[in-house]
Amino acid sequence: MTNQRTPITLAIAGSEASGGAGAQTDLRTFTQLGVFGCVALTCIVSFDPKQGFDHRFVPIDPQVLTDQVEAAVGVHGQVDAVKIGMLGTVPTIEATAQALKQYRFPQVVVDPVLICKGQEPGAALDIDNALREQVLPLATITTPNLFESQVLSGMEEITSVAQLKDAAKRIHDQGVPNVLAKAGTLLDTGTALDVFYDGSDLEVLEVPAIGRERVSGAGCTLAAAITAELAKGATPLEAARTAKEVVVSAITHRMHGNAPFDCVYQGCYRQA
Ligand SMILES: Nc1ncnc2c1ncn2[C@@H]1O[C@H](COP(=O)(O)OP(=O)(O)O)[C@@H](O)[C@H]1O
Ligand SMILES: Cc1ncc(COP(=O)(O)O)c(C=O)c1O
Repeated sequence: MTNQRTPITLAIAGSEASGGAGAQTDLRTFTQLGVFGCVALTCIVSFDPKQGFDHRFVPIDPQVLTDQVEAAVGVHGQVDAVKIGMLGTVPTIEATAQALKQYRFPQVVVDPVLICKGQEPGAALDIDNALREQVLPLATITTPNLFESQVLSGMEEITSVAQLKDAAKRIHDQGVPNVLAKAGTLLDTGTALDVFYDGSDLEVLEVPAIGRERVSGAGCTLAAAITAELAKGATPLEAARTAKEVVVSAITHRMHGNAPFDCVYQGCYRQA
């Protein structure tokens, strides 16, 4: 028994009731990596089995979000790392940015979940802009997927590793110290490939792909694992490497249900 303090992580994220993505996934990942997880909910997503498992989306009142962050910080005194997941509305983005400025958390991981299927398309551009202007500048690291990398870098297309590297650099140049731009399997390399860039190191992180189907919650797991590792003192690149291992395990042990997509399960991951 040591009396070393257990690191504390906070997910500012949405609930996805089936447990495959969002805050539920974040908490499981935190536990698996030995940190104590808290959640401030931003929204509630309920897949609709009557409508092809479409997303039903309900935002949480921004003041309630602010109160939850206050509660987590108030109880623990110190939060070592924060993960920002789905925010979903401009007022939620504003409340999140305000909380980040107020508490100045030592590590902030931003998974820029730009769109949610249940939202009006018109809202998407406002959300992109608000996230880019208000939350991204406060990030230690951001983890955009291929689509999000395209939007945030302003590139017309990303169809090669060279372009993904370029996107990571462009996002970094907007003031984000560390970028992990994820292609996953989408560049047809036969691997799950992401690019890490911190202003000097430009590394391709690549593992053999497990299947070809998209698995729900992979992005949440990756960002939550990075958050946990940063809270434990890893560098961003070390955290990203470990997070890829966690995702591989979570996809390998994925859950099959009635939805047309599987979802990740982190419970079998054992850290070396
Ligand atoms: N089939 C796969 N096998 C192994 N890793 C994968 C696979 N698909 C995606 N990944 C990894 O999962 C993480 C999340 O990627 P991605 O699915 O692109 O994110 P998002 O959920 O944000 O769209 C990345 O590290 C990516 O490389
Ligand atoms: C609440 C919530 N957060 C985040 C996501 C994104 O999940 P993924 O890790 O699959 O990108 C989803 C997707 O359904 C969600 O419902």
